[in-house]
Amino acid sequence: MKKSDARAQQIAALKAYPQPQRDRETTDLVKQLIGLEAWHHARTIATTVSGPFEVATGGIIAAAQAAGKQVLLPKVMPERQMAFMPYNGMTSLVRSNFGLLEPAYDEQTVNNAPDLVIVPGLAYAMDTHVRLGFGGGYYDRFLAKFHGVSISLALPIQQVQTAFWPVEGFDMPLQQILTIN
Ligand SMILES: Nc1nc2c(c(=O)[nH]1)N(C=O)[C@@H](CNc1ccc(C(=O)N[C@@H](CCC(=O)O)C(=O)O)cc1)CN2
Ligand SMILES: Nc1ncnc2c1ncn2[C@@H]1O[C@H](COP(=O)(O)OP(=O)(O)OP(=O)(O)O)[C@@H](O)[C@H]1O
Repeated sequence: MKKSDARAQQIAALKAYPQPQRDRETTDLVKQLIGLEAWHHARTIATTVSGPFEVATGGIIAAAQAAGKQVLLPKVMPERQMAFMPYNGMTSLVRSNFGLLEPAYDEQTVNNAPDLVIVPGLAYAMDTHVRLGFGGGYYDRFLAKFHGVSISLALPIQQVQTAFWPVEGFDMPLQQILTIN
């Protein structure tokens, strides 16, 4: 299956996923995340502001803040780069052309070296740890130069044994994928 078709299929499945089940599973995944050594050791955590059908990141942001960790969020930059900016509350976020909420860019506070990055995605292959994203290649570019810990949270419909989309040389495997037991 073409990558674009795989994306469309996953987006449709995520949109159709029942909300109560999604909420329960998201809570479970966040609980797993905050039990990890990597979470405890991380002082700075990069995540995203989730869109309507993505795994909700609100619980991650709240847990990080409650634990005194700095939350970093991506701002999309030219040439498919991301700048990770400290999160200062929902009111400081701006909607991008793509429809995602983003922090404003400030060169004084960019931090592209978080201790832990929570990587968003549409599907994850359990055998090779590759992911299917939205197609911008933002995280592949970022992870190619990243030295910290990378983790994704996968709902059951995002979890596949083997990639059913073409995997390419630039696709960066994740260190860890959390799933519902
Ligand atoms: N919540 C959330 N934030 C995120 C991501 C994500 O997956 N989820 N990203 C994960 O990467 C980055 C943003 N990803 C993006 C991916 C595609 C396009 C985009 O403009 N797509 C165009 C066409 C692309 C093209 O022409 O090649 C479009 O679909 O209209 C924008 C942002 C950073 N923030
Ligand atoms: N390290 C890289 N250097 C240059 N180009 C890259 C790199 N990684 C990915 N790309 C380019 O980005 C494009 C999109 O990649 P891909 O389809 O894997 O995105 P994705 O992982 O689904 O998206 P995202 O990471 O934004 O969620 C590809 O066409 C590829 O050419």
